Parts: sequence; structure tokens; C-alpha cells
Amino acid sequence: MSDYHAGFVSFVGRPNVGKSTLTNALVGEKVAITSSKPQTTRRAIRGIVHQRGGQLVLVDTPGIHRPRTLLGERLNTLVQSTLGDVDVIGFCVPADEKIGPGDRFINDQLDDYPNAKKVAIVTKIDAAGKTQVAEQLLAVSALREWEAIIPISATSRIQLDTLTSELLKLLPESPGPLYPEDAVTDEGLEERIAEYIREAVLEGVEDELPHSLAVTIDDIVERDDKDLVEVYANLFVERDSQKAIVIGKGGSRIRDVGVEARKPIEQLLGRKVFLSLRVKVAKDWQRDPKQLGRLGF
Ligand SMILES: Nc1nc2c(ncn2[C@@H]2O[C@H](COP(=O)(O)OP(=O)(O)OP(=O)(O)O)[C@@H](O)[C@H]2O)c(=O)[nH]1
Repeated sequence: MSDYHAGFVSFVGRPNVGKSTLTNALVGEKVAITSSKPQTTRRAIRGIVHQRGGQLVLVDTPGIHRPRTLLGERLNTLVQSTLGDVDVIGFCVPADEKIGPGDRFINDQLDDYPNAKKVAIVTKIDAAGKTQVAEQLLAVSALREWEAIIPISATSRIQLDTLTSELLKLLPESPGPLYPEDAVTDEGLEERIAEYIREAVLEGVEDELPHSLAVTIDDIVERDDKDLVEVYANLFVERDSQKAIVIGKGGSRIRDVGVEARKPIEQLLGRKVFLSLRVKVAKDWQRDPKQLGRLGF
């Protein structure tokens, strides 16, 4: 098979610039969680885009930021080990916000990965006027020498094919696909279910919670007697006050979370799901190496 290209691509950029939404739009299935709150992406999730001419393996990183807690440090280590390994880095900046110190900080970090080809992606062009987009393209081109600068909208699906083919061209030639053609992610079932639950909990809560929330799956039980899968999950927060927020008055919030989280899980499993959510407090887990390990970081 000549002229087949396959390899790893990672999107980086400030929180909230649309990396997860873009990953999902390219892959066409819900693999990375999105949220209107910054920094909700925590682990390197791979989405896989299959094309006739090649295969893009998307590595979704938590975003580069200055570490404040032990969790922050681990996340940065994760970012470094991920980026040291990819063929192409897609630097994302939104069309509707001026380039600021946060963008420059990340752009500077990209010098540490000389082996990766670098592409600039101007996101959310549906949310900006033509002039604004043009100005942003110009501003981005001044940051460094890019292999390509591509304006896109993930939500309006503008220029996604262009982006895919530009990225494919930059990937190394490969004798064939790196992953089976029917794979969309190499993440385990449990991790995907845990991410869906996290996403449902984060919907409609204040800023403080995202960092303080971890979800683990205790058990997934397939019932023989009913067409039902039982999922037992734990939600860990850091403080009693957060536990109260997550549970809500008389358990109202956690019930809503259950209803919301069940939808994508049922779609993923193709079965009806019984979801048990237990909220637990693990004091200051972000700063405690032992607890971080137990929660999968
Ligand atoms: N108008 C518009 N909004 C978008 C687009 N892509 C993403 N968004 C919105 O921008 C917000 C952030 O999107 P995410 O994909 O979660 O951003 P992210 O960069 O992955 O954020 P972190 O996970 O925090 O690093 C969400 O509210 C999205 O709906 C787009 O193409 N157009």
C-alpha cells in the first residue's frame, strides 16, 4: 500500500479553545468530554480518524498550564510525555479572542518538541466575523513558521475535511493502519463511562469543582435475567461542602446527573443501564500521591 499515511496528532491550546469538540467532530463519535468549564480534559484520550489514504490517531492532552498542585504537575508530565511522542502538534487558538500571554506561553513550549510538525488551527470561526478571522490568521502566522494554518469550526463543521487531509499529509508513510478500522478509541470501556459521568456532574456547577472531582468504576455487571447492565461508580470530591453540592437538595442533583450520564452510557453499551452513583469525600486527594495513584493518576 503506497502513499498511506498514519500517525499521532495532538491538539494543544489554552483551556476552552475547543480541542475536545474538535476531536469529537473529527472522530464522529463522542470520545473526549467537552464542557463549557476550562480544564476538564484530564487524560490522554485517543480518537481515531479512518480515511482511505491514512489514519489519524488523535491524542487529547489536558492542556499545558502552570502547575499549582501535585495533580497539576502530573498533568504536565503527562502532556510532556505525550507531546514528545506525536508526529504533528495542532496549536489551537480561537478566532473570537485575541492572542494573549496564555497562548504565547504554550506556543513557546512547542520549541521543546522539535520532532513534531506544527500546524496552527484557528477554531470557532463561526463565532467571529470575516475580518476578525483574517486578523487572527495574520496574528497566528507571526508566532512561528507553521506547516499550515487552518481556520475551522468544529460545531458548524467548517473545513474539517481540509484539516483532516492537511494533517494526513504531514504524517509519516505507513504500510497500513496503526489501529483496526473499526476502532474509534483505544480507551477502555470503564474509562469512557467514567468520563461520561464526570461530564454529567460538571454540567451546571461552579468553577471550583472540576479539579476536585474524580470518578472510578467499581463494577460493571451484565444481568442475565434482564436486558440490563448495572454500573457502579464512585464520585470522589475533596470536601464535605462539595459532596453537598454534587448531591443537591434531597438528592435532586445526583438524580439528574444519573439521568444525563445514563444516556451516552446506554448508547455506548447498546443496552439499558442501571447506574449507581456514590459520592465520597477523599480529603485533598489532588495533593496526596497515594490517593492520586488509587484514583488512576
Ligand atoms: N461557537 C463555537 N463554539 C465552540 C466550537 N468548538 C467548541 N466550542 C465551545 O467552546 C467550549 C469549550 O470547548 P472544549 O472542546 O471543551 O474546549 P477544550 O479546549 O477541549 O477545553 P479543555 O478541556 O478545558 O482544555 C464549549 O462550550 C464548546 O461548545 C466551535 O467550533 N464554535
